[in-house]
Amino acid sequence: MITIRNLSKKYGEQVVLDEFSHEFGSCGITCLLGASGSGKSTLLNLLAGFDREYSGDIIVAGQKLSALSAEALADYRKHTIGFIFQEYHLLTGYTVLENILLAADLACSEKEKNKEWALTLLRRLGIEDKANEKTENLSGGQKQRVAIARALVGDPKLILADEPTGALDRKTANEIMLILSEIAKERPVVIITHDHKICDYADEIISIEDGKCKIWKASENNSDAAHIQKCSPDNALVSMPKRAWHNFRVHFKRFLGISLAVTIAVCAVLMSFSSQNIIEEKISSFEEKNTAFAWGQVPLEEGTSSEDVLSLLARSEQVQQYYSQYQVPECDITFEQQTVSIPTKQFGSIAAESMNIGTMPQEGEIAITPSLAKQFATDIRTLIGKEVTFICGPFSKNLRISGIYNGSFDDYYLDAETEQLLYRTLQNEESPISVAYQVIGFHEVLEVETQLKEQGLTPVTASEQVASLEETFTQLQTLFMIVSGFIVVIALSICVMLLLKTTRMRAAEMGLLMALGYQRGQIQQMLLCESLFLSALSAMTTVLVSLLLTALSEILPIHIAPIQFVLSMCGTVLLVWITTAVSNVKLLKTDPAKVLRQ
Ligand SMILES: Nc1ncnc2c1ncn2[C@@H]1O[C@H](COP(=O)(O)OP(=O)(O)OP(=O)(O)O)[C@@H](O)[C@H]1O
Repeated sequence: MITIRNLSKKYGEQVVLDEFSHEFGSCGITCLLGASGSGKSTLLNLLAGFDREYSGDIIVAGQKLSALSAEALADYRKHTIGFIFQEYHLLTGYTVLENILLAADLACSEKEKNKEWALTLLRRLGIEDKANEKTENLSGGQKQRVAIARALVGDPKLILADEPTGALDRKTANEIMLILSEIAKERPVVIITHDHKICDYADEIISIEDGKCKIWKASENNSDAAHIQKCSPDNALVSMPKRAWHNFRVHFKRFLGISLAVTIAVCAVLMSFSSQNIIEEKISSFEEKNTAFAWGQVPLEEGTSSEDVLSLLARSEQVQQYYSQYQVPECDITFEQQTVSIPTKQFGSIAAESMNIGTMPQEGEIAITPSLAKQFATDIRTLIGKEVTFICGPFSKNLRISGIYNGSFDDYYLDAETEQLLYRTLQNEESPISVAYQVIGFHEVLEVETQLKEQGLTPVTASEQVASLEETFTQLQTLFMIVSGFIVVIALSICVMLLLKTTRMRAAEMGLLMALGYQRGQIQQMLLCESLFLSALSAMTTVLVSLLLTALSEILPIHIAPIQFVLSMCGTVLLVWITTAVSNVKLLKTDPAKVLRQ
């Protein structure tokens, strides 16, 4: 059944097994004894085909292990070997029957027959009533019985058991050994143990010391016992997507936790973009309402010609309009039946004025001072939007009151177009007294002011207010970015922690699947399907949270553009794929021998 010829195994310079040769019987219990670190697990791993770096030959059931490909080795574990571990390695969240069928369905495609056979084994092991119980609810002895049933269900030719009674009390250990003795009547059972009492059940004992193996009890039972084939092995197609779906349901809480963490991270980025949107919207609405901030005025002092200033402004790309300003003769403003005369005046810089109510005048509008407004109405607020008639010599126009600005005497401001039309109508022959200009956006005010100052001019602008406003906006944006970044870091850390924990927890599960004979390709397919389900769940949670945020946009400073919505979905899926890919690659590299010993 098992032939070992001149087997030597080294780790670096350390010789763990030295020229070991032995012929195992076709049935009976073989105990591997030896001090800790003597090489018992190494020998078991070599028999299981986990470790292929050795010299010599291992031939099990006619198969030379060193000649088998990775796929053939998985098949070898599936059909030839049954594993029993000290720590049972049952999947939590799964029932007893599901744990057993995990191995059975891989070996044989007849589902009903597999179930019947699993129940027969459970009956034989005295725990049939626990078939639908979750494994975490079982006692140690019951768990080990389930592990034995799982090892037997594929009807393996050889059972390898790593300290199967190590975690059990004496009475339960004896019960398990009686079961293993029963099993050993049909096939060889190789058991690692530290417990000499267990050796009472052994047909032979191999003790390992300093790399040398000694046989203490020769196997007397080498005859081929009747080998009952419970299930005809075939290349059963286990549905890995189905298994992934099952796993997904079992680990749903953990997956949901990861999804929520990813969603929070993505939504934090979304909120940061959205806050950027809001701030930009606020800035442009501020610009729309406070058009005066985009204006400047250059008083023409002696020696400064308006042509020079105009040509200077014409060369600046930041300036969108400019014109010369002249003295304005006395004019009349009429509201309903009330007319007020305003003496000769010259327009100052509109940027230097501050609004009391409403806004500075846009096309076809006029802004007036409170003292002028009070002559038209007791409640000056009611005047906003009302029409007045403005008459100045031959110039006459109906204008809407856009706002009331803070001025101490009767005065007014016209919009730039009306003001220029007034100068053209009056056909002023005097020289201009100032030049007014408007920059494209109020951020440009400072730059144009600097350009003019460099030419020795003294423009009047609202540059100080603009600078302090810009600083406030920048600080607000930075604050939003920092808070969002902070949330992203925390959410991503939670996500990575959960994934690392899941990866660590699932390493034993992957090792078990490999030990049961699942191919790496099958496990990879299962993990990919799980990532797919996790992505779908994360995308769903992101949609839900985004919709919730949109619904809360009335009370929260959030405005999510459709493109940002789509990007957040894609971001979620991408993030899940990246993180799970890292975790999956790690899981696929699992060394079954190592994790199952932990
Ligand atoms: N992957 C490895 N790399 C290097 N050395 C290893 C490796 N695995 C095992 N060893 C070494 O080989 C020797 C035998 O280890 P093995 O695990 O087979 O001992 P053991 O008899 O099963 O011990 P225990 O009863 O404590 O489990 C030990 O000295 C161990 O440190």
